Amino acid sequence: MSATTALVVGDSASQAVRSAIRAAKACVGAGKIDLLLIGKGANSGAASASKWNGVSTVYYAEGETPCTAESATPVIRERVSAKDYRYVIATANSFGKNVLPRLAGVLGVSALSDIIEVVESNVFVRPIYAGNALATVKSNDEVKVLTVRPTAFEPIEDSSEGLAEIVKVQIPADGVQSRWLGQEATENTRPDLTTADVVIAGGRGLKNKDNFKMLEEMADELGGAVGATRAAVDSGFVPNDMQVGQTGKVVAPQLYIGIGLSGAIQHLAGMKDSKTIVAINKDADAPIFQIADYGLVADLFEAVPELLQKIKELPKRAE
Ligand SMILES: Cc1cc2nc3c(=O)[nH]c(=O)nc-3n(C[C@H](O)[C@H](O)[C@H](O)COP(=O)(O)OP(=O)(O)OC[C@H]3O[C@@H](n4cnc5c(N)ncnc54)[C@H](O)[C@@H]3O)c2cc1C
Repeated sequence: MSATTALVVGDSASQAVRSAIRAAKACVGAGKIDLLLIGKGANSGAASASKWNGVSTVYYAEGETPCTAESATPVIRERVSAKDYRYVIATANSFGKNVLPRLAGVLGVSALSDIIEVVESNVFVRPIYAGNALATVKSNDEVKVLTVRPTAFEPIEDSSEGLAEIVKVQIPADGVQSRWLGQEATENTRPDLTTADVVIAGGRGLKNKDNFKMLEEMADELGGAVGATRAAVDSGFVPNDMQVGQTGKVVAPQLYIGIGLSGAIQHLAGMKDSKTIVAINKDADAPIFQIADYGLVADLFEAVPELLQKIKELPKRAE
């Protein structure tokens, strides 16, 4: 059997993929870690990722469009056959959740999703029941196919010891029956919600789309991202890529401020690991106060403008 090696896969050189490299390190110890980036922009992503600590080789498969699960799977499978990796790891984001179950099916192994801890080389922890319980799972598969929660692993830093080798690989043109037609991505100049240090989240209590502007302003003052509850999304206040929770994104920022949201269990599943939780709600019995480090029982339409004013008066943080 070859030395323990891991292939981390992704569609961009993002912070979340840096976290997947950290998870790979926990799996392979001193073993080798390679990275494979697939789809549009993979080439430039590979140049950035070649500076990352602990990455031996960066493979990239440049495409004219972002990849689909169908086009990405043969590229990863070919690498796994060529290099005999013991682990294939991706972030539990839309790329990883889309591609890795298909890869696991093709390799005939189980996909282990949403890993938050590597206990041993074949033992992992993952949340179940919307984060209300943690399952410790053991995998006896030859190749372990894992998606990892980026908030659970510190992003890997840049290396001071030179660049990883960069190697181009091809996306097979044959046998792929689906193709990428287009996407309507939301324009966003704020940090990525899943890796932001500060998240300002709003709920149904905001009452309409316009009132979310207060939260956007606060996020911009603090260099953060804006999130929302499903009720706020379903009411049409914000797009659904801002949803935090069991069926939305998982966040664990240094500071989470929840405004006009009750703290339903499905919302908590996506933010309860935040380091400091602040809640503003006019109902003193709202469940969010049970997990908040700081709670303010107040009408948000009075409290938020006042808080925003105070934040603006703070000395600006150095970049
Ligand atoms: C299968 C399933 C999956 C789900 N997934 C998710 C998910 O991923 N994410 C998610 O968020 N939800 C999810 N939900 C929905 C979840 O159960 C709740 O319905 C939702 O989180 C409630 O959103 P909310 O807190 O904004 O609304 P509400 O529960 O209606 O709370 C609004 C809060 O605003 C406060 N408020 C109102 N006016 C003011 C004011 N002027 N000042 C201050 N406070 C005010 C109220 O006191 C209240 O506490 C899911 C549900 C199901 C069944």
